[in-house]
Amino acid sequence: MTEQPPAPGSRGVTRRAVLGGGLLGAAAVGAAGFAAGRAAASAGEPAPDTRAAGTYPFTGRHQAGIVTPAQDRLYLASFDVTTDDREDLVALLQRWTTIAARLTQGLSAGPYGAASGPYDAPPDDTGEAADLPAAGLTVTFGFGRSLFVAADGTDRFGLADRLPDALVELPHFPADALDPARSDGDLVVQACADDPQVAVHAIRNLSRAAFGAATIRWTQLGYGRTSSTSTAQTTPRNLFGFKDGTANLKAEEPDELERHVWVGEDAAAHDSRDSSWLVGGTYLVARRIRMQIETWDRTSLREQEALVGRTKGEGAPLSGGEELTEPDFEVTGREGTPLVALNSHVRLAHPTHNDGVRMLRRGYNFTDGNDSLGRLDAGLFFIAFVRDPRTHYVPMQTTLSRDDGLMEYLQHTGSGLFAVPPGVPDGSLVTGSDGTPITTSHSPFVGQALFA
Ligand SMILES: C=CC1=C(C)c2cc3[nH]c(cc4nc(cc5[nH]c(cc1n2)c(C)c5CCC(=O)O)C(CCC(=O)O)=C4C)c(C)c3C=C
Ligand SMILES: [Fe+2]
Repeated sequence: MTEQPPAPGSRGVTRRAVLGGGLLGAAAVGAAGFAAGRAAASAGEPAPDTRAAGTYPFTGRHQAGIVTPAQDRLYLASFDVTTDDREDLVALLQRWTTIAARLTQGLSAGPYGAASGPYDAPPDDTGEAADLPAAGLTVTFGFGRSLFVAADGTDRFGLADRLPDALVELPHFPADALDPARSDGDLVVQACADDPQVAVHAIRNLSRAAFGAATIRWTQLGYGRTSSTSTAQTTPRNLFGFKDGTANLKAEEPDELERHVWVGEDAAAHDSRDSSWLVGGTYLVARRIRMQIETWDRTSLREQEALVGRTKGEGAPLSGGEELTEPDFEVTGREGTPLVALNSHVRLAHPTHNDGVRMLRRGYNFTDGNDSLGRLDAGLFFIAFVRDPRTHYVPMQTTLSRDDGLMEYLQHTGSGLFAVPPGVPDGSLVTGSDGTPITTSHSPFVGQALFA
């Protein structure tokens, strides 16, 4: 399906003013200098905290929302593709790409906006973000294994010979209690913003644009980031009350990102099928981890710190020093036992105990009501971006699930693994008469190389 751009002279009113015929609109939120500078940059580049500025570029070598400084809010949706027509799938990705490009720049989902289109048609934007700034919105797309091959082996869209080796079915880890209704999916859309209404508006409008082609399988709302992805950010806290994200990979470490996050030519060259379409992309691992916070809250401070391996106040390793001091796993206490305990989370997750592996964590706290015993259904929606889940996630999760003392308080209730294609190239978006992105039959889209 192809949307028509508004006719010349029609009321192409957008969520906010369109400036200079480009992909802007950011200046309208009151940070013109910063936004103008950022507009020339690409998605996926290190950037200062967005809070004041409002927009991140949508296009670039990598998709935004990965090394972008983690915003405060998340709304993530997994979709099942309902069409079996490859052209419908491509058209969906074209619509999604255009809408994401628009929304991330503070524009309405469609060229008319919520209140200015033809009176006898539904508005092309749902309207609840009409007066809100872009709030640092990023939209990141990924493809699940089931998009390539169905459970019965069917090649659904002629993509089976493009399935990357690393897009595996994750194994069952000890103590997994996964709910199929909160797991997997053909497509994933991660919307992050500093305003929850902006993130929800993005998913709602993308879901609306998927009508007839894909339906939502599960979603997760997250508040309160549990990681820093830039050295410019302070370290936040998770629902156990501990600083989380201290030793995370950061945007300011480009060499480490190449080593641990971005899929390189070398990976594609060694694959058994043609996965060159994923070069410059990554993998998104999602785990919904429920935390038994009522039990945790009755646990002594000594025990809490021992299980994490860091102090609760400053987040310093128990071997000594300050938050950013590297843990020393050899130091022992009076009884001759290591100060950073053998079953502590930090020891078991540290690169020295995982073949040097690091990951870019980008998780969020969640609270989804309560169970029948009055306990909060709360926890950490773990998201990590890695270059190969077989080396960078599965071994670490296997160790943690088996040996991590924290596991006594954790239950994994949802799971997903998605291949995240590279970004849409700068300057490739098709724009209408008002200079804003529109969908045509030749619009570029996220993951286009997969269908080439
Ligand atoms: C498989 C990977 C990981 C899962 C799942 C995971 C869950 C999880 N983590 C915390 C709390 C903390 N994690 C911390 C560090 C840390 N965690 C992982 C990996 C997983 N965590 C890594 C790779 C690291 C860094 C290790 C290092 O290099 O030192 C910390 C310490 C502070 C920090 O560095 O971020 C905390 C605290 C919870 C509560 C949780 C599940 C709910
Ligand atoms: Fe952790």
